[in-house]
Amino acid sequence: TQTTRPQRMLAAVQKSATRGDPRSVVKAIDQFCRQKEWAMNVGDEKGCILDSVVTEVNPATVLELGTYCAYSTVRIASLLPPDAKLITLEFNPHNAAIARQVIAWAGLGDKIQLVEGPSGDWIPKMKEKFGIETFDLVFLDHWKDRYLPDTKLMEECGLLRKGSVLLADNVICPGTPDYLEYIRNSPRYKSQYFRSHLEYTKVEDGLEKSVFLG
Ligand SMILES: Oc1cc(-c2ccc(F)cc2)cc2cncnc12
Ligand SMILES: [Mg+2]
Repeated sequence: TQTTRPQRMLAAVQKSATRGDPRSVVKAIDQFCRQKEWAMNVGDEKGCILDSVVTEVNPATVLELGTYCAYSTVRIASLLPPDAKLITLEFNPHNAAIARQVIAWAGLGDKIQLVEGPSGDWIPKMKEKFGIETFDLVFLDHWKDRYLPDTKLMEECGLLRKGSVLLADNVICPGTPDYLEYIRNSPRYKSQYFRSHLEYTKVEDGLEKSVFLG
C-alpha cells in the first residue's frame, strides 16, 4: 500500500541520521526535501534565521504552533538550555505520530512535549495542564488563518509577558495578511521582517519577529 510523505521523510531520517544527534536529523530532512520531495518544513535558509532568534532569546519556555514532522521542533530544541521546555501543538494525528518518532530519533523526548489537537482548544489550558505561566518564545507555523486568533487568545490568556517573542513563518507565502496587519500596527508589539525564501525554493517568503511590549 502507498506510503505518505511524512512516512517517507521518517524513513529518510532513520536511514541517514544518527540516533541522538538532532543536527543530523535536521540535515537528513533537508537532504530529503532537496533531493527527493518538497515538504513544508521551515527549511535550512529560514532555519538559520530561526536558530539566531532562538539563540538570542535563549528561552526557558517555547510554544510551537504546528509540528508537522518536527523538523523545526528538533531544530529549536537542539539549541535550548538544559531545563528548558518546548510544547508543540499538532492538529493532524498522522503528522503527530510521525513527529513523535522523529523527536525520539533525535533523542529530545525529555525537552519536547507534543500535544495533539486544535491550538485554539489547548492555548487556554497551558497553565492548568502544563504548569506554564508565560512563553518566552512562540513559533507560529500552523494554518495561516489561525495566526491572528491564536495570538489574540495568547494575549487574553496572559501567556505573553513583556519581552515575549513571537516568530511567524510564511508571512509572505502562503501569507498571513490579517496577522501582519494586526501585529505591525499594534502598539503592543515591536516587529521586524526577515526576508528569505519559501523552503527549498527561490520564491520569496519571510519570518516576522514581534516582541510583546506588555
Ligand atoms: O512553510 C509552509 C509552506 C506551505 C506552502 C504550501 C504550498 C505552497 F505552494 C507554498 C507554501 C504551507 C505551510 C502550512 N503550514 C505551515 N507551514 C507551511
Ligand atoms: Mg511553515
